[in-house]
Formats: sequence, structure tokens, C-alpha cells
Amino acid sequence: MKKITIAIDGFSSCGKSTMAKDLAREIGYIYIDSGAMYRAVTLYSIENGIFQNDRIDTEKLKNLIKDIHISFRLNPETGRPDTYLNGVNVENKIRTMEVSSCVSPIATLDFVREAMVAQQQEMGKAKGIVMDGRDIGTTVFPNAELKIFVTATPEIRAQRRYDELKAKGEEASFDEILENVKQRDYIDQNREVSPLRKASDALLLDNSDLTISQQKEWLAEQFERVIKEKN
Ligand SMILES: Nc1ncnc2c1ncn2[C@@H]1O[C@H](COP(=O)(O)OP(=O)(O)O)[C@@H](O)[C@H]1O
Ligand SMILES: Nc1ccn([C@@H]2O[C@H](COP(=O)(O)OP(=O)(O)O)[C@@H](O)[C@H]2O)c(=O)n1
Repeated sequence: MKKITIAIDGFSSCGKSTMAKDLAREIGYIYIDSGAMYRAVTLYSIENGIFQNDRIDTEKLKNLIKDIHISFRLNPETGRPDTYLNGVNVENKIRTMEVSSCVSPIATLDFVREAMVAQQQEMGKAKGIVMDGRDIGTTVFPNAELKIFVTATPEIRAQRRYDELKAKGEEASFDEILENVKQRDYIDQNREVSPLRKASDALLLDNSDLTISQQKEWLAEQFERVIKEKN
């Protein structure tokens, strides 16, 4: 059976990675969380004094970007891939509010995007991949056979992220999360390089009123339909 490329884009915290991971596991495809890569570059920037007092030392980051190696390894306990930054597992560290509040400015930088997109395209060159992010269907894999664009209201998305952080036992403020979600959406949609856009051939999914299992079922149906057409 011929494998395809699946691109899942959309607004922050709406459930893209949840549905992408589940589908990939069921159909035996590789799953790549492209947002985790931008988060890892952000963590590196915070830890190495590149992002300080709301300022980014872009020259320093430009010089160091070649030293930032991001990879994914399956976590046997969760059955999902963890993110590694220069060989260290940073899966939990990249999900903090501190990283969330710095990541979108880092993701506007053209040289950062160039480096990430090149790695993402390399990871997907054999197809059989589900990748989620902001520019997967528009820039990374413009020829993906299945493209989905996910959205939900900002309040619902903030609530989902709030519940997730609380469940992990982390301090979280709903208002702070809502503000962060809105701010990232704004920066992501208005940056110059590869802004967040629905690709013209992407299917729109508003999952505000869908459960995790309903959206999973919907995505599986889309995959079945496309794979039948391609084989
Ligand atoms: N349809 C849904 N209903 C309720 N919660 C959801 C739904 N989809 C995802 N979630 C939860 O919302 C949170 C954010 O989902 P995630 O997949 O990380 O979003 P994204 O990748 O778009 O940022 C997670 O805790 C996830 O379990
Ligand atoms: N392909 C991508 C993926 C993420 N990003 C950036 O990285 C940030 C974090 O992505 P993410 O997917 O982890 O965000 P969440 O929706 O999971 O909170 C986004 O807000 C974007 O600024 C991007 O620019 N391009």
C-alpha cells in the first residue's frame, strides 16, 4: 500500500497533536510534532542567554543554530515520542508557560524556520508521516495528500491547556493561558515567513464541540478515504 503524507495545522492548543499522534500510532506512520522543535530552540535560547528580558540576541542564535540538534525517541511508558535537545530529554521542560510565552517570537525568525523546515522535510521524505504545526500544509509539505486545518474557540483551547497543566500538577492560571493562546495566534498569523494559514486544499475541522474520540474517528475516516483514492 502506497504511503501518504499527512499535514495537520491550526491554532494553538486545539488538539492537533492529540489527533496526529493517535492516527500515526494506528496506521503505523511516523509522528512529528513540529511545534516541539520550535519549543526546543526556544528552551535552548532561554538556557543560553539568547532570550533575555524580552529580547532575542539574533546574531548569537544565528551562530549557534547549527549546534542545536533536535530528535525524537519513543517513550515506552507513554507510547509517544519524547523530544530531545542535544541528546537530553526535554519533553517536560518545553511545555512550560515560560517556553510558551517565548516560542512565537523565536518562530518568526527566518533562519530558525529555514533550519527547522529543512529537518522536517528530511524526516518526511519517505512519506508515511503525520506532522502537525502551523505551516506543514503550506510550506513544509505543500504536496501532502491529506491536509487538515484545526480550530476551536480561544476559550475552549485555553481550558484544554489549563486542564492539561493542572493534571500534570503544574501551577496554571486560566487567564494567563488564554492571553498566551491569543497572543501566539496573533504572532503566528501575522509573521512574515510562513504565517499560519489554512492551505486552500486543507479540510477545516472546528472541534470545539467534539470529544477526543469523535475527532479521532473523523480523522480516521479522512485517512481511509484518501488512502483508497491513492491506491
Ligand atoms: N476534542 C477535545 N476535547 C477536549 N480536550 C481535547 C480535545 N482534543 C485535545 N484535547 C486536549 O487538549 C489539550 C491540547 O491538545 P494538543 O493535542 O496538545 O493541542 P495542540 O497540539 O493543537 O496544541 C490536551 O490536553 C488534549 O488532551
Ligand atoms: N510548524 C510550526 C509549529 C510551531 N510553530 C511555533 O511554535 C509554537 C508552539 O507550537 P506548538 O504546536 O507546540 O503549540 P501548541 O499549540 O501545542 O501550544 C507556535 O505557537 C508557533 O509559534 C511554528 O511557527 N511552526
